[in-house]
Amino acid sequence: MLLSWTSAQVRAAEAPLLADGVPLMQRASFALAGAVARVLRERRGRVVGGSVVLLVGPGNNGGDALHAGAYLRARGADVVALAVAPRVHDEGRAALEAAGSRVVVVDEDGVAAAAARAAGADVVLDGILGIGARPGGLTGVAGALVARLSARDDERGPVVVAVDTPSGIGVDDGSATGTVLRADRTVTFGAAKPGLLLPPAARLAGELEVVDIGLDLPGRPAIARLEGHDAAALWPVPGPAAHKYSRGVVGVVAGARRYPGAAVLATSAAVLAGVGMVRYLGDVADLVVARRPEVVAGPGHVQAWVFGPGVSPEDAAQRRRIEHAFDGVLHRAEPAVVDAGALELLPPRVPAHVVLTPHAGELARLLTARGHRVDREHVEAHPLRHARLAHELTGATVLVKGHVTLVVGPDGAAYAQSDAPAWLATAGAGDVLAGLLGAMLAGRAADVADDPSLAAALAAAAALVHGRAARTANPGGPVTARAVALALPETVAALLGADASRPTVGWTAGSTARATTGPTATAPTTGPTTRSADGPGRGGRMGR
Ligand SMILES: NC(=O)C1=CN([C@@H]2O[C@H](COP(=O)(O)OP(=O)(O)OC[C@H]3O[C@@H](n4cnc5c(N)ncnc54)[C@H](O)[C@@H]3O)[C@@H](O)[C@H]2O)[C@@H](O)CC1
Ligand SMILES: Nc1ncnc2c1ncn2[C@@H]1O[C@H](COP(=O)(O)OP(=O)(O)O)[C@@H](O)[C@H]1O
Ligand SMILES: [K+]
Repeated sequence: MLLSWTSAQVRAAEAPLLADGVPLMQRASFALAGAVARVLRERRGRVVGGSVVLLVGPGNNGGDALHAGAYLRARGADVVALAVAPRVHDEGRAALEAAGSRVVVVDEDGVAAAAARAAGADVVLDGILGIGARPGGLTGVAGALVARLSARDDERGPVVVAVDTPSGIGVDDGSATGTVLRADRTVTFGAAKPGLLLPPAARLAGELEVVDIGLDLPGRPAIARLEGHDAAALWPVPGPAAHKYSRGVVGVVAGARRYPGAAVLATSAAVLAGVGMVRYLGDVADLVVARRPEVVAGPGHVQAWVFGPGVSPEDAAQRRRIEHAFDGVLHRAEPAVVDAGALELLPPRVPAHVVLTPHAGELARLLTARGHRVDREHVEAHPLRHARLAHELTGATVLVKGHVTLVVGPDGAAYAQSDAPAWLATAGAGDVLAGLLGAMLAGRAADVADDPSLAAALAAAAALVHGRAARTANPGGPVTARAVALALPETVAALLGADASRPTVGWTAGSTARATTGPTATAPTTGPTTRSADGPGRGGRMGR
């Protein structure tokens, strides 16, 4: 699991080490130089002669960039620092100059030339602002320079490596207003920061690399991202004594004569995700059973529900079925997915074993109906804030769909999953997610009844599997919702095969795991201790 901590938590963890004279900046900048050296080797075969432009702001973030520049200069790279503030980190500047490179202060008249210089480099290191940034984007010379650079040619332009965070994002809230330089890669220190995982800023961070600088981060992480082994540990795997009822029965109230496809997709996804039985309630049972003969039409005992795909709240029969089924949800602790048309039928307060699955527009409608007037654009700009508000107002676990899918549960738990290709943004994909999550909740209904906060972890795992299924269905190309559902068995098998033996997870306090060999107080010689966000053990872990 990739965990993130707020800038205040990171600063608090740094403070005692800095007081003891631990050279955190040297650790950070040495690892950063290693990351840039790898980019240079990938791009041009070697570090020697590679051109690196440092964009340097007024604080320690600029200090990191300058020190990294000094290491790179010592390894033969051609390094120049463009200072976008009148003063930069003194020791960093001295280190860079001692290594034989220059710091050029950019003023308003020099912006065009500086941007041209940066655009011609192999690598641009964005060290303008880090965790000290006030949200709202870059202004002044930095803003003007970055605005020009942002028009870069992705194919031939420089690789942009962000130092700790892309400069100017909302480090703690993931906001991305104003001018921000989109990075191809972000090398972040101590732990990931929430803004690197949260939409909309997450898409400006590129590939994420977390560098262990030895911080001990106690307390609750701010935002988590599940990885494959986490989802595998959450998956309801049947034991040898399993039978169809013990594996879970999911009841699906979906579809209408006008929208029959949603019922087919939601039930198909539930069947293909591997639940014990799927019951369908609605007006298009003939079609559902014709497409999925495994589905049982009509009422009966269930462990979990899916309400809403293809349901219009004006449809009196479906409305009655959902209202009736909510009885079991509220009084027998049956978990439920509440999607699409059923969102308007949600009772005033529900327990956290109810998972709402709106997209941004549906979330805006739900909040507006409960007295908080917002529009879709506003929700998209601040999805975490609005997901939290929906959780507070309803009591439900809230999953907000999008490029990054957010899940908010009780006790501040929040997950940000970024597993899906943009090809998944296609009609019916949400119906598949609802059916898939319903199957998972049915398979683990007893555990969810014991600990409703598990619903949030299961919802995040469903988003992960959904995104991976889209990639499995057609790697790198368009997918249909039906193809995503059909790819579920293979996706789950791959997940369990590759990852089932890894440790289990949940939402509790955690601390960063240490790399075994960190850079030392003396000049590091053995290489940086970095962990990629795609590699094992990064960032920290949680126990359940
Ligand atoms: N404390 C330490 O020794 C360590 C710090 N580290 C680095 O230090 C960074 C944090 O350094 P700082 O606390 O100096 O903060 P930053 O370097 O992020 O920036 C702070 C400076 O930028 C100005 N500023 C903030 N928002 C602005 C805006 N929107 N427009 C223009 N100017 C703005 C502030 O007034 C302040 O002068 C981390 O992100 C990390 O890169 C790492 O080297 C690890 C160790
Ligand atoms: N840009 C994107 N990148 C990746 N996934 C996306 C993107 N936009 C939407 N999605 C995913 O596509 C699905 C769309 O669901 P939804 O909007 O409910 O569609 P429908 O109601 O037609 O089924 C969601 O799972 C969402 O997370
Ligand atoms: K930065």
